[in-house]
Amino acid sequence: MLRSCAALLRTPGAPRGRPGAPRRSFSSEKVVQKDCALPNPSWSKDLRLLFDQFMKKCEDGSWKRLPSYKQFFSKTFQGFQTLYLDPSLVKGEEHAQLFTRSFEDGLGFEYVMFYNDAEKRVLCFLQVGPHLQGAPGFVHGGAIATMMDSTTGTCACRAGGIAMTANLNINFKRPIPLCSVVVIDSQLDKVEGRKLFVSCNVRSVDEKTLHSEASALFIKLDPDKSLRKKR
Ligand SMILES: CCCCCCCCCC(=O)SCCNC(=O)CCNC(=O)[C@H](O)C(C)(C)COP(=O)(O)OP(=O)(O)OC[C@H]1O[C@@H](n2cnc3c(N)ncnc32)[C@H](O)[C@@H]1OP(=O)(O)O
Repeated sequence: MLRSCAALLRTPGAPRGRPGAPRRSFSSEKVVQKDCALPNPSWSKDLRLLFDQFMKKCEDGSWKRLPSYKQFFSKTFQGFQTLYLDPSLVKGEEHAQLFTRSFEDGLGFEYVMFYNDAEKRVLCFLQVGPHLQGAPGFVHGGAIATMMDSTTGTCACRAGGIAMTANLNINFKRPIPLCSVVVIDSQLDKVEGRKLFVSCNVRSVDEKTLHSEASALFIKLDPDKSLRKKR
């Protein structure tokens, strides 16, 4: 059953931690990883339609749906930790969650990404929830930037390997109405050594409105340099 934006706002949230309340111990809990890039009841008809349309395009192998989890347990992230992070400096890892997946269903970012390897392109279908408000009735610019960074970052990492954002330059052209669905289209434009240049735009589902455009520079990480140590 689909829930409207207003219905989502009426839904009581999960219990929130009080200051001073005992923290949950994660060590004894079995963590069940839910793939967040699959439909849930908060998804609107528009998001479902785009999802179904692209799942069909996955059948011939040209597009691939990218699963997405609150926590990183993938080989990629293990590689990231082993090669680039000084383990003695990592703090709060047991509580860490991917920012874009840290909201209750429907209240924040609901999205699915699809990757086309031949085109070095990632499409993100995004439904922006009511807790992402900036100007009244519209999405916060930081929330838009977050999803442009995530989409271009996914494109860079899929196409070029583990990389981090060095520069993200955004033009906000038209505001995005809260609770709407938009399409973020990103593409690897150029590779120069460790530099990956990726561009993207955010459009309405009917493609009539160009909401934002960005160009991003990602730098492939160098295994000989630790990210956490001063150099
Ligand atoms: C599959 C998983 C998908 C996950 C998607 C999530 C996406 C989210 C991505 C992020 O949000 S990452 C978080 C935000 N980014 C950061 O915190 C990165 C902070 N910056 C750094 O750690 C370092 O600056 C960085 C790793 C990006 C680069 O440091 P390095 O020491 O490896 O590179 P170096 O400084 O040697 O520069 C390499 C080249 O890039 C150039 N460069 C670096 N930063 C630049 C910059 N900002 N603008 C222009 N050029 C830049 C630099 O001039 C040089 O050019 P040349 O080779 O031609 O000399």
